Amino acid sequence: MEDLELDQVTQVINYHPRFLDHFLRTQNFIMDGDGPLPYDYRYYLAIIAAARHQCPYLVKMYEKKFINQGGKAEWLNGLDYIPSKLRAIYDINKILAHRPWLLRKEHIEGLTKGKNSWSLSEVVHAMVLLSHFHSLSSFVFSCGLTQKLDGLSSPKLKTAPAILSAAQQQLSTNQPLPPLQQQIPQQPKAVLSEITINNNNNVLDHSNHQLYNNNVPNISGSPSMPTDITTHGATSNGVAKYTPSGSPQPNVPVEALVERMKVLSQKHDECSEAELSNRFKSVEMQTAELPAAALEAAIEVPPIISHYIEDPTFTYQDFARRGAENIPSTFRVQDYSWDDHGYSLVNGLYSDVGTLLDQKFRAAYNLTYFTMGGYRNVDTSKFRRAIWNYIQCIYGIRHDDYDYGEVNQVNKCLLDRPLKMFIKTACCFPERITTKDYDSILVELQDSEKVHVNLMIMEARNQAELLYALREIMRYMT
Ligand SMILES: CC(C)C[C@H](N)C(=O)O
Repeated sequence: MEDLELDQVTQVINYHPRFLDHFLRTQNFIMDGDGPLPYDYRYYLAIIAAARHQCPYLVKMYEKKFINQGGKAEWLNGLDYIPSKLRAIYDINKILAHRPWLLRKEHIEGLTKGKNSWSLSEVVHAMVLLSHFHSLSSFVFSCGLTQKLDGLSSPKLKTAPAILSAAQQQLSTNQPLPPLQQQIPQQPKAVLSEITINNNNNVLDHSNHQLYNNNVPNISGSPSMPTDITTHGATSNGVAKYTPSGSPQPNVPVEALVERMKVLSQKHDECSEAELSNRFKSVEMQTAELPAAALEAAIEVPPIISHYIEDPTFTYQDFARRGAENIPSTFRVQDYSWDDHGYSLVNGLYSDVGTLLDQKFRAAYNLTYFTMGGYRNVDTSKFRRAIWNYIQCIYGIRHDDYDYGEVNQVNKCLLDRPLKMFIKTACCFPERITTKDYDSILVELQDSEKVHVNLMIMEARNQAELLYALREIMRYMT
């Protein structure tokens, strides 16, 4: 059963088999391969990481795995029932998930000193796991994947999200399976019928809603996620408490995007270092104003995972507020980058993982089919780079050689507002993603292309967290 559930995520990622290969290699290694942490710790870290983002889908999946590999059932009663050593890393889980810029070398020092202390290799293993599952929670929500859980979803919602059924169809028909994929068991239809659209902990009556076109794979490019439910934002009395997609915003047509990418790759805007820095700041500032952040309505934590969460009100904070608290807000990649620093530090402390992560990040960053909606032979690198850098900008990370004008400037920008809102919500408040949000972005693109965007969100976010984590480890070591 558990493997089949994992398969739901796997099958959606399998829209992009080249990436899936790297994803599974990494995930299998950090969960089951050689490494400093004991297995029960690894699985428990997956649970508390997913719980930080209120992702019952992953929490339940990893509870089962935790038990299957011999974990003590008592730990599943919550944070008060785990060994003090494991408990001691909770603060790092919380900070990494929501405000990684607050991490200090003192946090690491605190863990590695005294009774029940952690070795540095164990800390690195834990950080790799935590960031993996924070990011995977973003992916699960952004693709609308979840499972039917008692008290969490309407029993009437019993069909698979269209992107999953489309992915399945692709798997079972024309898609030649890569070697790794052949090892994955096919999922019986009965299990698929258990999957529901994620709808947080609100039970709504959807009987009047046409939810989604379950059996037809979407290959025409029209959006196929449910269009007329607002489950995430609605309370049980139907009052919306969170509507990130509030006023309708125009999408930039793909035709215009393709044209903009062409123009951008032909001419280079010569501009000063100060101007580049200003452009970064203005993207950050504008991001802070997007509604995903403005609403800090108390989100009710689903009771079935609340025992894994401490301090639920600690959430993402925008650049504007970070500035007010006098926190040095920009992380400059020229000072600490994955390629030059992070990669070798991880490899040194937890062998082989740096290489696996590196290949996974590259696979996500470079993945392309040279298509965009109905267009073929398009160089999409400008668009993909804009997405990647925008995600990291949300976490205050600046790529010094990048012109953030490509993200923001009027009539030139590659990311329109609905897409920026979606990205920000998926990264920072994934549990609030609505199907409306999914539908409002990139309406001319195929589902596989939207999943591609979601993969980039997952990986760019994963890397952002690791950059902060590893920089502090480096500071602690020197
Ligand atoms: C995210 C997508 C627009 C990516 C595009 N389909 C490509 O092949 O590069």
